[in-house]
Amino acid sequence: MVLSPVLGKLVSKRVVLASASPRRQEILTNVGLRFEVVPSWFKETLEKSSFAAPFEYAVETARQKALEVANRMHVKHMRTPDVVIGADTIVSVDEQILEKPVDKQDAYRMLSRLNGKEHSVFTGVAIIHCHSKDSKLEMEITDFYEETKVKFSELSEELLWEYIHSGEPMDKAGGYGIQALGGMLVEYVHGDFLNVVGFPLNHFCKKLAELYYPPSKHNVQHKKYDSIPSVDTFENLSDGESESSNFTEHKGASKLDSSGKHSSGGVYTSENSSGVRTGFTVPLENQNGVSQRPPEVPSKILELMDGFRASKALLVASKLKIFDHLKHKGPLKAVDIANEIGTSVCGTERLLDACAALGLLEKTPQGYGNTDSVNTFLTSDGEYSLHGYIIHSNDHLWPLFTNLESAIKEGSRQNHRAFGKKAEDLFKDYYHSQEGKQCFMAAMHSIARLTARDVATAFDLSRFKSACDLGGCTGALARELVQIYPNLKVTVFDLPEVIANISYFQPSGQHTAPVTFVSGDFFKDKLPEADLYILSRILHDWPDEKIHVLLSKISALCRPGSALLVAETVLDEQKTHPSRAVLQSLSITEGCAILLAEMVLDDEKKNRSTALLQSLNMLVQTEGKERSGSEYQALLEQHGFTNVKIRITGNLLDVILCVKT
Ligand SMILES: O=c1[nH]cc([C@@H]2O[C@H](COP(=O)(O)OP(=O)(O)OP(=O)(O)O)[C@@H](O)[C@H]2O)c(=O)[nH]1
Repeated sequence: MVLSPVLGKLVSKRVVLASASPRRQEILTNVGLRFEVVPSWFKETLEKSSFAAPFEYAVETARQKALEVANRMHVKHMRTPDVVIGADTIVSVDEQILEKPVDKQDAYRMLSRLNGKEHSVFTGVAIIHCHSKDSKLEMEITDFYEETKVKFSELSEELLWEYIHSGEPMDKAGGYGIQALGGMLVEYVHGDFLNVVGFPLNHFCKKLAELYYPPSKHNVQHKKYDSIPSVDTFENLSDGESESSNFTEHKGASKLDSSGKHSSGGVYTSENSSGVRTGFTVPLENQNGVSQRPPEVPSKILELMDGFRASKALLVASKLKIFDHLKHKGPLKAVDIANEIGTSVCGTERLLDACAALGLLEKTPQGYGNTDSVNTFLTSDGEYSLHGYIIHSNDHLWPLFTNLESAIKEGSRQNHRAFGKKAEDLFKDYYHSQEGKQCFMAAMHSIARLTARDVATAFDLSRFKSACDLGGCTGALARELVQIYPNLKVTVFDLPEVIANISYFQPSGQHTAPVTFVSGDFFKDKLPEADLYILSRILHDWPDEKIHVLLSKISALCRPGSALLVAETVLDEQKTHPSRAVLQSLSITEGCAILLAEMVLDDEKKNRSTALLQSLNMLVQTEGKERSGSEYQALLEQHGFTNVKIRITGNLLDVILCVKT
């Protein structure tokens, strides 16, 4: 293939497309380029009036998009890419720059401006070559732009509004997509069509050719500043040109440090579509000679700032059962999914693209498909599906968390604000409707399925003959216990409204040793007798006063040698993270035998924030909280439980075993 030597230069490189635009991804995928997509977080807010020409704005925005990604990947992931590609498409008409419309009125304003006239579409592109030297990021940046002229026919108001209502204009520069319905608005196109769609592929390939095969002196036939080889030059390229086949610094590339500053100062050049260099100055210093470049925002902060968007995208995609549809029918195009689930095409496409950018979906020319972990954890029928918990998060926790500020100010749960009703107790709230009950049970079931094995095996429980799982809900932990300890008889004790609904969660087909279900309220009713009591994710729901009621009831039933197993997320003493040192000193001073799972630092940090965010979660919805090892120990010892052992599992739940003496 004529172009393959050029793109072939990128084969062995880690190429990153710093763009969320599905069109750019498709254009580059279609020519066989392999790349990762890391959408840029750069906000397109450069002051337009500070640029002498529209293309300068597009080029600078493309540069900033690519620089942001290169820096973020280097700093955050220590995964320095080899090449980062950024692009920005704008429409220019009557000396105005049009970007993507913010709403339908804005789309109308844009399309009315374009109506019956010729306008220019500019796409600025930045190609950054990155190198990590002594863990510092060094970059060489090449940029260019392409201009295409497009003329719209005279269009009626009715047609414009019909087009706007199709939803197509919303994520497109100038408010139209020439590749789809918008093509019907267009009378002519002069120049590169793909440039209008979002990526000037032809100019990009020429630029790569120039970078990887710089013309030797004897075959330069172009005018002084035009170093772009003509297309037929590609045909003469071969990988045999080893001397010049790697990227070499050339006059079109400027060296940058990791902040994106040019080592040569603030002047850089850019090439227009005919290869003529134009220069302009980026003001780098204010009058006092102090750098005006703002400090770089750490990527962690940006990630947290926008984290709720990613969560909500995941929750909504699950709620709409997008992952289920893709599991059974994928890969599917956005329009097919939208038809299946009855949503807008434009909104669905954006959600799917966001999910692809978040690594949840794979996007190929055939459409969108689930990744393996989505099939395992996010589809509703998977054995270890988190779907139940995700729906609970979307329908209950999200509205509660939006009232976090009030919860912090008032120190109490926010059901009344989130759902407009007086807070009763936690479970009465969840169980007031059949739907609420099933949703909450599904949520608890999904967490129990994922943690049951680690909870059941944290300690050797084979000496016990009977166990009672108080608040054991669907029996997921109970079933794991009877499988691991065949001599153990397990009773699940839970509210009558829970027990009435367990059949939906019983495994079908496979034979498991029986689990007994008994209904009752563990605060009020008589508890079944057992030599091992289990409280999994129960104590964190309640304040100390209520815990004392429950523990004294259990304690009164226990004979010497009976035991209590508690499964919770255990915080360290400073409530920062499960720390080895703290837990080990506890083991000496308090007689706890503590065995710690080996956790890599990253996991430890993740567990730490998960546990502490879970504590906030308890604040917004319950009267309870997450507690530290010594807090649990103190509660348990007050009721005659001793020999408190804590196991940090590395899973969502840690396990505490204590014995009644
Ligand atoms: O005819 C068409 N014209 C333009 C487009 C699409 O419009 C957008 C332009 O927006 P931008 O360059 O800012 O890119 P984004 O989509 O926001 O992605 P980034 O992450 O790169 O900022 C672009 O998607 C074009 O493809 C079109 O589809 N048809």
